[in-house]
Amino acid sequence: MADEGNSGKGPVLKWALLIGVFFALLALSQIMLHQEPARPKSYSEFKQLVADGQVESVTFEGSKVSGLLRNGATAQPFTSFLPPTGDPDLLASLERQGVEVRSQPADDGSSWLVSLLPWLLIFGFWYFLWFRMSGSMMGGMGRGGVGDILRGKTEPVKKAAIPKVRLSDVAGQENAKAEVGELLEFLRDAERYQRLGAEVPHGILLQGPPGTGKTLIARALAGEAGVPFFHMSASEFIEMFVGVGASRVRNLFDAAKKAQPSIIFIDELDSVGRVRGAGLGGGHDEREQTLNQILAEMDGFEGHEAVVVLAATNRPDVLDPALLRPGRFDRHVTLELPDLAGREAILKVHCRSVPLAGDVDLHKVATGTPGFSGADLKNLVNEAAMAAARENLTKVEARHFDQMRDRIMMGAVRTLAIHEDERHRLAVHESGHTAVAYFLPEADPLHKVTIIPRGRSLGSTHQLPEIERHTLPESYLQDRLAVILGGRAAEQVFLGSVSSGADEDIRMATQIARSMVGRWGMSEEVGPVDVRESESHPFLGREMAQPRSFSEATAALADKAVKHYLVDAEARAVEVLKQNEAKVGRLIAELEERETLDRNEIAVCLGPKEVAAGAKKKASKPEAESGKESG
Ligand SMILES: Nc1ncnc2c1ncn2[C@@H]1O[C@H](COP(=O)(O)OP(=O)(O)OP(=O)(O)O)[C@@H](O)[C@H]1O
Ligand SMILES: [Zn+2]
Repeated sequence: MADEGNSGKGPVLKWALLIGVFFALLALSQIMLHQEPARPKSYSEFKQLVADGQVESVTFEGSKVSGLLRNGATAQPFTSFLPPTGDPDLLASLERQGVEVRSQPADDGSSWLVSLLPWLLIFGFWYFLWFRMSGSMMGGMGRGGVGDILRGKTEPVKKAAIPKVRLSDVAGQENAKAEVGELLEFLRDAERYQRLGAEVPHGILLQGPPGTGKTLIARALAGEAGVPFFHMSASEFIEMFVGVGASRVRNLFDAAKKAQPSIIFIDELDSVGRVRGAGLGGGHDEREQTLNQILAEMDGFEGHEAVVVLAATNRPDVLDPALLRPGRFDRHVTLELPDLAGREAILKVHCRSVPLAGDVDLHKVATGTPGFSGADLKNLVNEAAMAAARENLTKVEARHFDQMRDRIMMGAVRTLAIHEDERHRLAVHESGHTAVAYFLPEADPLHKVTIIPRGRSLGSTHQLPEIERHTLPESYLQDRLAVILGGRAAEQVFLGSVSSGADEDIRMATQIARSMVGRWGMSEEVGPVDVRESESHPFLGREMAQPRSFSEATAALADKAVKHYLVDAEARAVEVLKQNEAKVGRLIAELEERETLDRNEIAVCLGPKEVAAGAKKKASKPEAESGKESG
């Protein structure tokens, strides 16, 4: 429905409609302009008419008098003006004659606007018409103007150009590249396939977290194959009027079929592709229509069109199953957050045109950016280049990468008035994390420690994992817990009390301990039993509610085991700190004074690493990446 624009009723009807609307507007303006050809009367004439009982009603507006005359059956409008002195007798005589009297505030000039309104309407209409025509002259490909929107024909075709990106610009993501690359031959020489009657998959779903290069890989496929790339973000479909989304989809597919071989890319498929009927309240009609249209278009392929539809989503779990059926988006390609090697490769791609100083080691930058997506890394390179440019340098240096990494990870430096006592506690807390990390053998190496507030945290201790870990041994996790709880432990040892500053530390430590017990079967009490309470979503990191499948007794046992890990870790942290009290005291003083200490400065304060006696625990298991412990 609501889609005359595209149907074949022909231009005659459309023009008739437009001309009709124009005349209606013209007539309206006539009425508004000439509705009251009021005759001005002199004041004495007016008074006479009142005296003769010919006036039916009057309205006073400043010195202006207007009203209606009795004139047989029809009332006739008139206007007049009061004399500058006014007329004290007028009201009395009006009342005598039973004339209806109204009064209004003096004319404020708005009547001038009112009389202009019809002309504005006419002008607006012509403007609208003109825009619409220039839109259609460009074959509906250009920016279409208001008319196109109303007709549901807003340019669907944002970029039908052949992209310049190549698959070699996509770093890492080898699996995805290989899968998508299978279509290259087909797009390059569709006829060969068509001659043999081969049916090539039309729909590929790219799924993965934001910024992992879904759009990039789709563009690169088009660029590599040398075919036009039709890009559309699904969320755009539904922001307009009812029916527009569906017709945009149709136009997009039509244009792509005309230009075949070609690629259609639908970004954010989940915004229209959610399970139908699952919307809350109104407003999902448009979405469903759009979704239905996509399904219809996918079904409409006869198998031989050289059009490949790629869609991207980071919520594959919410998609309507109809979208995933054979013949639609039945091939799924998953893009992951890049690992260490992937990050280094991505950094290299984006540093191709950035002059780097000799001290920049991209491998090291990659090591320090666990969890960064391709988009984050691109952003990092750009920010570092901007920082160097601000300093008027010709090359980007390692410290720029460092600075910007911190900013991206932790947020911008915050100016925050911190009281001296609080600052001291902060230095103690961070020194605690740092010292425990320094002395415990399996903790990740330190990068730096700071008490400069950033983002949400007041201070932070940064560690850089030396290796990319895919499985986490129990002993490593135990050291990690001790490091995380080391801040609180230091407050206890050096200040004799704890504070709310360990809030995030406790949350993080508890989460790790829960996983150790509930997912990885590391505790002896519970054993190799799955007792996780909830499952975190693979992409969203969101906890999904799940029915519990174990007994209260097991739950209690698990709670006890979790607590055991935490208490044990804190005790070890306290022990390490007490053993090295003097050294840690030096670190605290130094940190308080200098605010930020790097790895070497930390080593100077803490002296040689002798393995602490408190570094004893049990033995081993699975996965994650570690970054920093924040204060
Ligand atoms: N593997 C990669 N190699 C090189 N650059 C990458 C890679 N992944 C992401 N990028 C960079 O990040 C930018 C953003 O990525 P892109 O828009 O393709 O991500 P996306 O997965 O589509 O994200 P979203 O889900 O947010 O739409 C790209 O333009 C590219 O410059
Ligand atoms: Zn902390």
